Amino acid sequence: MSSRRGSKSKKLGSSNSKAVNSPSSSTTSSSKHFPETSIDCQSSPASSSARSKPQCFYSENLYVDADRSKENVTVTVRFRPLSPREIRLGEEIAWYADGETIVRNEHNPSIAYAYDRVFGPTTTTRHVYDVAAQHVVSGAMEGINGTIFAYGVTSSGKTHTMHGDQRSPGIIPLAVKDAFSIIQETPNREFLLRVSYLEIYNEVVNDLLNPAGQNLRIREDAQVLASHLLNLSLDGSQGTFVEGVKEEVVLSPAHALSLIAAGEVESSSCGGNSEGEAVNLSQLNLIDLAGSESSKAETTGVRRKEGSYINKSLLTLGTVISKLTDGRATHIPYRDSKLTRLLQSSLSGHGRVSLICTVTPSSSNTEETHNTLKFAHRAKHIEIQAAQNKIIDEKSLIKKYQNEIRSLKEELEQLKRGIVSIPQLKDIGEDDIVLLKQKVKRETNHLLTLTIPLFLSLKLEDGQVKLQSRLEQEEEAKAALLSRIQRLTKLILVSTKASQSSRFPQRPGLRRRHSFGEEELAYLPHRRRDLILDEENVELYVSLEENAGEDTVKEEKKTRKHGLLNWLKLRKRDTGTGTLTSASDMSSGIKSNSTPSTPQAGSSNFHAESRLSQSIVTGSSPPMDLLSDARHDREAPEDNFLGQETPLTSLKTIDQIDLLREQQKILSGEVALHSSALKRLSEEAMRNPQNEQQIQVEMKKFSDEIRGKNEQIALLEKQIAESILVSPNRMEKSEITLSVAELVAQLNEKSFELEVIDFLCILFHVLLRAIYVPK
Ligand SMILES: Nc1ncnc2c1ncn2[C@@H]1O[C@H](COP(=O)(O)OP(=O)(O)OP(=O)(O)O)[C@@H](O)[C@H]1O
Repeated sequence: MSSRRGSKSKKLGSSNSKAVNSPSSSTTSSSKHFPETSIDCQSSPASSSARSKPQCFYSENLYVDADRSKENVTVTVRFRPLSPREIRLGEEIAWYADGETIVRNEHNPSIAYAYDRVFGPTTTTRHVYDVAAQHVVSGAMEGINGTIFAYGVTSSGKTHTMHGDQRSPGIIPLAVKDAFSIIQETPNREFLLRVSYLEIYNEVVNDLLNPAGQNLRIREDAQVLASHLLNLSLDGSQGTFVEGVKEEVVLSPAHALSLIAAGEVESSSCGGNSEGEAVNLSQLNLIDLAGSESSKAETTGVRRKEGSYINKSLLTLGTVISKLTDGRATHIPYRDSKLTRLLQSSLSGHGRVSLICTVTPSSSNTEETHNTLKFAHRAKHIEIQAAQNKIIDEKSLIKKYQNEIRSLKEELEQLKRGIVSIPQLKDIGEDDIVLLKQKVKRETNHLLTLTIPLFLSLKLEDGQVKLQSRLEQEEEAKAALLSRIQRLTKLILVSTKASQSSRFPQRPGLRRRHSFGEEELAYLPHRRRDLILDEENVELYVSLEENAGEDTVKEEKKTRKHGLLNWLKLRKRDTGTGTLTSASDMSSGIKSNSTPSTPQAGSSNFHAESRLSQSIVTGSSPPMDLLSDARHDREAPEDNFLGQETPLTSLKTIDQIDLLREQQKILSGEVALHSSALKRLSEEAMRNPQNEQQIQVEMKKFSDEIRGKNEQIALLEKQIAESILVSPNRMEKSEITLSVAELVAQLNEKSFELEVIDFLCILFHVLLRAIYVPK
């Protein structure tokens, strides 16, 4: 936000906060103050210009540009309709939306407040999301912290707004869905989505994804601490964080939703020239606050303590907000509550905030609604400059990898230079050399020059023994790194558009919206899966299948090299040492141009794997035949060119175990989601006994689903146990029969390593985080 605009807002803020800040301000006192602020809104339901750009003029002739205020704090008010019960009880409308920016009191029309936007009782959550949340979510995906929270008294519609239900999804599911859409629509970046889910209960932070994570500490980033001490403003920090909180990597909207999510983005530039560049990191906090009403009715015991803690969080939030509004405040008490401490970096100038205040029009809640409106009105004047967080140290995972990759590249260069002049071939059997040559033929030229010396380096004479052992150690270390990289790359999400761009120019126009369950496959790291689902892409898939080996395939491969792990995995297949079946290459919709070692098996495995993966993403139970297909594939003897197992075989088994575990995690997350829905339904049944029958039907549906998913989990556990039983034997065997096979495996690792280097230069991360304040 520019300073010019900031000062305008500040003036407006001081004028209005005078009206609402009075602790004793009531309907009457506000009414008395109202002429001072003298709102004269240009918008009305009939005003189309106001609809496109809500704006208000005050007596000071200050101009409020609601569009621009989106850069920092957006304050909106959402009315819910009168409930059937309230209508039955004959309650009347006490507050109403007067146009798109004003809330007015029915009994005293001079009492009115202006906001960025006011949503009437018939507004859909989708529309609320578009106006009040979408820009925060898209900001988070670009590296700008975001916080969206619903504030209001009990039964005003916070949960309806944030969580929603199947008919009307709330902000949280819409945000998660949008985050994945943005990934899909951003072909030049890669993302890693992680979710954490916390509750703050009685000022204690608990990890809802990890039962062992109780009473977690909130820690402060060292940089922030230093900046506080030195009274500096610091854009490059993430502020506070919860120590030891569990963060789950998520692969699809369904998966993310099963964990209830929010986000933090780490991103880096695409391409190989990202050395020295900063990495962006941001969080998206999606918060369902406890009811804002006073707990004064609870005067005894645990409830009173609970109420006082809830009040502490909300009161501190109010204080923090009003202090921020008052630009002269020198001390802002973020540390007074866990909630404000956690939100500190978002509130204090590094991010976008959307405060959605939910209110009931009902006359029985006049006073409570008025308090909410005043709270919202104060919040409007926070001046926050949205700024991208630049992480310029080693903290970022991406940065770390970039550095590792750089040093790996250097090492490889050294190896190349040092060993190329001393090849000793005498220890290598002729057969081995023939096989090696066959193998090497399949590699590209630059791989040839690097991999042959490496292979030969293991056969050096005595004089080089020292060097050899050093190289071996390095190889081991690199193999460990590679295995880590392989695991990580399975979790990277990319838009599937990157590799299509050459063939299918991107259509102009608005970003596509996804309905739930639609196209979720495309978001998995099994990134070519869209080729199977999308009609256009089916053509691509078919043509690639049919014209394998043609120039177009080469072109496709060339394109994919820059950023698509799948390409790397395909190259792996090309080597002929057996298929490295990982979560990532399961996705491969494009076959390599080399014939699979057993074409028929290759093809059936491919389809089985795709279906298996699909079942993971959609959350449906993996059909038994697929699991057994995959297992069969695992157990089938590899038809590698040496006719025996290599360490890659073990890797493959490990990857499949990983995949089964991922699947098990997803299902567990869904069980958790359904359980929480069940809990909410039972609470609703208690609140609305008249709807009990209908709610019971829904509850039964959830219970059945939970039972079904638990059965699937048990099945997966069995599969995992079986796979684990298989793997050690294989490892043992492969250890005994290493010799040439090991060398070839190392050759492959080295080729793969080079490819990984290309890939990791364009790594991107996103992390979602949710904070839950219990009712
Ligand atoms: N905008 C709306 N349109 C239709 N119904 C709504 C709307 N907002 C809320 N409701 C309904 O009002 C009731 C109370 O809403 P909700 O449970 O979301 O309130 P809450 O503020 O979360 O309450 P609590 O703090 O007790 O959890 C629910 O039955 C909900 O479906």
